[in-house]
Amino acid sequence: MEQTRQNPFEEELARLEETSGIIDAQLAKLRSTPRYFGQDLTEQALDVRREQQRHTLAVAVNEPYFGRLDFQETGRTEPQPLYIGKAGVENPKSNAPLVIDWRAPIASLFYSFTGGELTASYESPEGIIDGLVYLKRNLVIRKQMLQRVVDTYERGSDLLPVADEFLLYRLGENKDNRLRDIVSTIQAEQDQIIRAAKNTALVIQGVAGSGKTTVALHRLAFLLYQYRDNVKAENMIIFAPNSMFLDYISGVLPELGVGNIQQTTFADWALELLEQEVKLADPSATLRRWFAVGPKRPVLSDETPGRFKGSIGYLRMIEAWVEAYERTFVPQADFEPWEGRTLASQRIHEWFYVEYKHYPLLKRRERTVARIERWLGMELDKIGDPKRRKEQKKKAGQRLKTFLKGWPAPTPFALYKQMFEEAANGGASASGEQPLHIPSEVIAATEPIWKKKEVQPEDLAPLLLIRSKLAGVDGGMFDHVVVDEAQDFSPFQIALLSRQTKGGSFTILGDLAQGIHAYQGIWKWDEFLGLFDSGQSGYFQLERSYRSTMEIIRFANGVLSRSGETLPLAVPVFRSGDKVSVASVDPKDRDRIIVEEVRELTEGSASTVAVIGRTEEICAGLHKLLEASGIAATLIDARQREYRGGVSVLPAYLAKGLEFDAVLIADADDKNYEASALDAKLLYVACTRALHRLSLLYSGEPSPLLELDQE
Ligand SMILES: Nc1ncnc2c1ncn2[C@@H]1O[C@H](COP(=O)(O)OP(=O)(O)OP(=O)(O)O)[C@@H](O)[C@H]1O
Repeated sequence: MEQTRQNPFEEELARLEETSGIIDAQLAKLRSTPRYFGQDLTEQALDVRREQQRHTLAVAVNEPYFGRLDFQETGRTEPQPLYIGKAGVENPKSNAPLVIDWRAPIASLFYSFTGGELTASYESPEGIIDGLVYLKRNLVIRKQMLQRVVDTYERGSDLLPVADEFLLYRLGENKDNRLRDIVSTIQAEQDQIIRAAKNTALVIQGVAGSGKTTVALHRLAFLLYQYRDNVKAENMIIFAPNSMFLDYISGVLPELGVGNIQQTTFADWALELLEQEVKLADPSATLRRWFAVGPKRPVLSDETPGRFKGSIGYLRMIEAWVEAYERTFVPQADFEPWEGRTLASQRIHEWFYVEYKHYPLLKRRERTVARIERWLGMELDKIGDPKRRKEQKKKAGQRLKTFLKGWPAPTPFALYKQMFEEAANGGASASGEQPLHIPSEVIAATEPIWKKKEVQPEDLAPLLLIRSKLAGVDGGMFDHVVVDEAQDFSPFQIALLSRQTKGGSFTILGDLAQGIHAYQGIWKWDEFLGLFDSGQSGYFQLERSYRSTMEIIRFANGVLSRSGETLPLAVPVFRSGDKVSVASVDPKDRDRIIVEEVRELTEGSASTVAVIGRTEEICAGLHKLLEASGIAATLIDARQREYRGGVSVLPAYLAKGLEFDAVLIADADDKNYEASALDAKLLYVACTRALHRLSLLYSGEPSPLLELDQE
């Protein structure tokens, strides 16, 4: 157990004892009160409130707070100590706040104040409040035991502020298989994003390890607190790159006391809305194609299928086509239930195009058909002779069936295919007005896959767009949408989501330097920013990297600067560790050395280790090698749904978003990692997964992206 000074520690011990006593007593009382299941509405409301309190106190009981700020508001005579915790707790006797929720306006001072004698201020619902900070203190409490007290600021003290000491202590810890909350050490630049106003589309460029994922999750918790009357957890959604990543981040929101937020991938979400009408083609083929080693790799352009189908141009093309399709959707023929009686097509058109024009296509069709049936019913009623009526009814039923055969209700995939085929066959649209053009590269990559009723990821947003035209938007409107690893999203996807999001409330985060899926993602943030009104969007940059040691960040920046592109480089926090090791190995010793290194790491201090290979095949070989040497390891491929921690073997392109205490990059030679932008980004991703230790091995010539002689 460590402490900076004796007195503060004793002072905090006494305070903790008092607070814990109050929370324990409150919780015991609540737990002994039975749940109410009766019909009385007042009692029901009280029961809900008690449940919420039970939940809040259960979060607070073990670690009631992590920070203290002594603040003297202007006009007051003395500073008030404010204790900041994950959940707000009141003293039931005085109703005074015992612990302040980290999301409360006043708690923002704890994060934004970084020292100095000047006036500090925060924004409260009543306006700006200012005053002086006298003390800022970090506390570590585990299971109601005070473990550490660190003062990062004391007014008038000649001690130098140690603002980063507590952060560095936190960053130096090992990580297990879950991302954790950072409420006690949120940095000022992160806090600004977390607390940004709701109805804004925030686009955040953050370097590797700058806390993007973590910040996004904390922002959701903040929005739920700050806008509790307007937003609901069930109406918030997080899009992440894959199921394994979702598993990895799944602990943070519950740690913050937040539940029920949908966490999904765009593909899973889309396939569900499409009611599994299509299947996704196996992603490994695409990954193998784009991450092939050497000259086999395809050339990237705006006509690359993923880029083309993700563009706003394609979205407009589809919309124009559907509009034209809509104009010819209703049959031109009159409906004649029997000789001598006709329902003019003009009337049918009027119902469809005028009366029901606010409904989506299929709903309009449904209503119009119901209207025809009603008309038919009335016409039949006019026939006095029951026998004749019966005959005419039978005949009319059959004729209606035939009439509707000429008016089919298409599925999203059927309509999408129809559009695509028309465009592929020369560009005439449904109405013949809108010339369409689909590049031959896109046609060649599409047709063989669709034949199997499979689609590529870039077809999902177009399918959803068509579905919304046919059946409307369902699944409700979102209160807020988070898109993580957004550099891999397309403008089409974001535009589609924005139509389903109230107030354009988005948090879009990513890193262009990690844009390894550039065949489907964006190349610059303007591609997204251009989708929103400038007054409704904001752009932030996070430059400091918290994950890795200084040595690792400097090394990774070196790789990136040899990419041939100008990409945002990371600024490390001042956390020093081992030198990055780059070693040449004789091919015949490669396997033995890899096994020895992994063994040394697992027997040492690393809880999580990644062995990163260039391709899935290489990884399969590495995995076999480790298992044969008695080292338990998980081989991660594109289908992996769970992140288990321990030793993982994986290709760099699947490592995105994850982190490991130690990373070993095998085969970092000039064949696997050429002096190209894609290889530089891949290697950068691989290097920046390491928290504490990074080593690279190569045989033959080293990759030209590596710096061999670091000081
Ligand atoms: N303020 C902070 N205090 C403590 N730890 C932090 C802070 N900010 C980030 N971290 C830690 O840094 C690591 C990286 O965070 P996170 O994964 O959210 O970053 P990222 O920007 O999404 O990274 P990447 O783009 O490389 O996947 C995590 O271990 C996180 O807990």
